[in-house]
Amino acid sequence: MSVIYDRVALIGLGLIASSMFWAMKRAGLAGEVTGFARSEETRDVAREIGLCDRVCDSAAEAVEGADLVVLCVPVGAMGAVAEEIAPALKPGATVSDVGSVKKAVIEAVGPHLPQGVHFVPAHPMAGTEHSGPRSGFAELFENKYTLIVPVEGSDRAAVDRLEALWQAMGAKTDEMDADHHDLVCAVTSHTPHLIAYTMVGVADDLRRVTDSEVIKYSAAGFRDFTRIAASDPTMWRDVFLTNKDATLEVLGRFTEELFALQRAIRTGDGDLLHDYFTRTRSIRRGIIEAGQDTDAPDFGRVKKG
Ligand SMILES: NC(=O)C1=CN([C@@H]2O[C@H](COP(=O)(O)OP(=O)(O)OC[C@H]3O[C@@H](n4cnc5c(N)ncnc54)[C@H](O)[C@@H]3O)[C@@H](O)[C@H]2O)C=CC1
Ligand SMILES: O=C(O)C(=O)Cc1ccc(O)cc1
Repeated sequence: MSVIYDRVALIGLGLIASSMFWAMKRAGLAGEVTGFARSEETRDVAREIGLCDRVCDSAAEAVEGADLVVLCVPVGAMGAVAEEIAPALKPGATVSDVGSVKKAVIEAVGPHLPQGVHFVPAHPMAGTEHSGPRSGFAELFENKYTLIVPVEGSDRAAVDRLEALWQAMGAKTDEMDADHHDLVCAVTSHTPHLIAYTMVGVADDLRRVTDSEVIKYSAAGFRDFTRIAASDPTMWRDVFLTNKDATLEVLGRFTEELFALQRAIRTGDGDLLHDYFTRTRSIRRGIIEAGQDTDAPDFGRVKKG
């Protein structure tokens, strides 16, 4: 593949930035990639493992001359980083981010960017519970969606170029507005993470009663919860603090349904439970039939046509 941006700067060198670096390098999508992380330890690790062509000692130095700057820091740090790099940005450059929340990031970053710099927020719907510069891998984005969230007045050519980069890294792309993005993610990602954190916390409390049985006999469902609940605490604190409204809306509905199920269990309403589980099972089957579960084994897929 050919170079899409001559110079790319990655600010924050964790899971997402390192995966982007390896994906861009593998496919030859960027000329030089510079990087900066706040902690000296992270910068040292990056230099040691060859993460970025040049690791800089300041964010301003990293973005100097860059055609694309991608903010890969926790959502709560985006505004301060944007303020720091703003004077060093090249006119005509594109600034993007990979934050899990979009409305708050747009509000925090947008006002700092000078005229003539294009802002194109984005969010790869791909990740793991691991973090830090050693955790990335080139395949992370393959067949996963990256949501592009153009802001008012976004330059069409700048949006198309960023989408081309994500597609060349293996991602599928879709565009949507920030409010819609934040609600979709509250349903599909943020609230499920909160539920996993809660369930693991409950199990941890119970462990004091049952010694190690909770972990010893844990089945796949609970193990998945423990994986998700091992995700980076700073990142997820910021997600809930910044996607407050959408998360509270979804949580409100969740607790209503939970109470209805709790009541059905207490009153022995098996029909309600059976109907509910039948409906939710059909949702899972719908996802697999539509071919949208890339992790599902092929034998579970229904052939179309
Ligand atoms: N982890 C995941 O599964 C996904 C994360 N995201 C989003 O991507 C962004 C980055 O997440 P990860 O790569 O997972 O995080 P990470 O924890 O692996 O890396 C974050 C990096 O940012 C650096 N950093 C923190 N504050 C900074 C600051 N003020 N200035 C400069 N560097 C700073 C840290 O030192 C670290 O190198 C977050 O906004 C997150 O919401 C998006 C999709 C998936
Ligand atoms: O590891 C998982 O299960 C995830 O859900 C990964 C993930 C985490 C945060 C995002 O904003 C997008 C994807």
